[in-house]
Amino acid sequence: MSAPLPAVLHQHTARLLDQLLQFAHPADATVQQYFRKNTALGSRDRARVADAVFGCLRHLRRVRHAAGEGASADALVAAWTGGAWAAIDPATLSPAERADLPDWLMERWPWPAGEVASAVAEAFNQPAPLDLRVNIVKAKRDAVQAALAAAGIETVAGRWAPHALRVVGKPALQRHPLMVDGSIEVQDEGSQLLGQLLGARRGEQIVDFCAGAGGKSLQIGAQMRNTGRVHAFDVSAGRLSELAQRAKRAALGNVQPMAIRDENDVRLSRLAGKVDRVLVDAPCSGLGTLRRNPDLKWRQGPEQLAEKAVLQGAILTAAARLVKPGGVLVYATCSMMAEENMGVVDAFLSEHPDFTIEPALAALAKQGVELPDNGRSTLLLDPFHHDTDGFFAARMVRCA
Ligand SMILES: C[S@@+](CC[C@H](N)C(=O)[O-])C[C@H]1O[C@@H](n2cnc3c(N)ncnc32)[C@H](O)[C@@H]1O
Repeated sequence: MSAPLPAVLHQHTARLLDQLLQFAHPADATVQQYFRKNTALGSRDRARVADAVFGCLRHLRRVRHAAGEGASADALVAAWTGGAWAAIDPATLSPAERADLPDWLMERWPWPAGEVASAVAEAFNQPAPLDLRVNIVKAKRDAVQAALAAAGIETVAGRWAPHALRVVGKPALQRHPLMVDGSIEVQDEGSQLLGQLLGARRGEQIVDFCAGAGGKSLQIGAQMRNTGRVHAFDVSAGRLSELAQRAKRAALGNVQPMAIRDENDVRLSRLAGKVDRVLVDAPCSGLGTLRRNPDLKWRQGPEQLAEKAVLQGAILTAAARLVKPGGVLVYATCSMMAEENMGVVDAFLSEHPDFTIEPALAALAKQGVELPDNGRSTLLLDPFHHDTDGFFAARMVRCA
């Protein structure tokens, strides 16, 4: 929540906010760079400055409204820390202003206008908790929870995902021995559910087509108890660069990273029609991560969603070629926007009659994950209903 800041911290916050409002780079990168240059700020001060700038970004419409048209960064910070933004009479605001969303996003908000839509928006405007995934190859959830508690770190078992722990508060965890030895990984509970939806079994051939840093590849590798193979592909060699090391730490020899030129890389043809399960965790707007990256709603517009949908369709089509008859294809995003989700899946299914949708919640229930019925065949997670980041996933199967 907003709170007054000492004058020096107020100045730092205003200077940093001024840079952030240029939206030239992702906010977390700008914040890190600012702290690297301003070494006099201690860790507590940095936390207070970061909380204040992220608060302003989350609630920018109301903060701007309270500070007045064309207000300086200094005045915006004052409106935030003084709480003027929260005291505005809601009746004087449009629904998008009340929800601190840009108009284009409110118009496309996938929950029908009304109380639920507002509650979901409000939940996306809260800071995110820290979730861990227990690496079941190395440890059991109960034992990890007890070891963390002994070190003064309180956690609660995840609400849905069987290997998830939610950290209470903000303890420093990065150098904890369980993190260093690969027994735990940071992974949002919703993200864990996407990996779970793939349903990988021991000994299978799996492709994680957009593996990034490999968070889901490691989860899948552990789910297969270090058997079979997880081919972890990505166009970014940089993102994949630490995966081999992380897999080693996690005691996984079944995760094989490979940088690809693009989704049609010729080296993929050797796997055509041979893979048991393919996960496409597609590049997307990332709007499902607004709790962590509130700048994303101000840095994008409908044009970006349309551009992303073209790339997503191309990747899904290429990835589908690898699925063997009877195999599973999961298309997922960290976005709740229909254009990037059902829009892409519907277009794909209309051109690929050999694939059909399998109800996602039923597939998860078979693995012991019981989510409330959402009236859809796909998975749509959000921070209000599920207390996770926003995610979408469709599970498809190729006719045998
Ligand atoms: C949502 S991220 C993946 C996150 C990752 N699965 C994880 O769990 O950490 C999407 C990834 O898609 C990759 N990507 C973008 N275009 C691609 C393409 N044409 N083929 C394969 N991967 C691509 C990006 O480099 C990015 O790492």
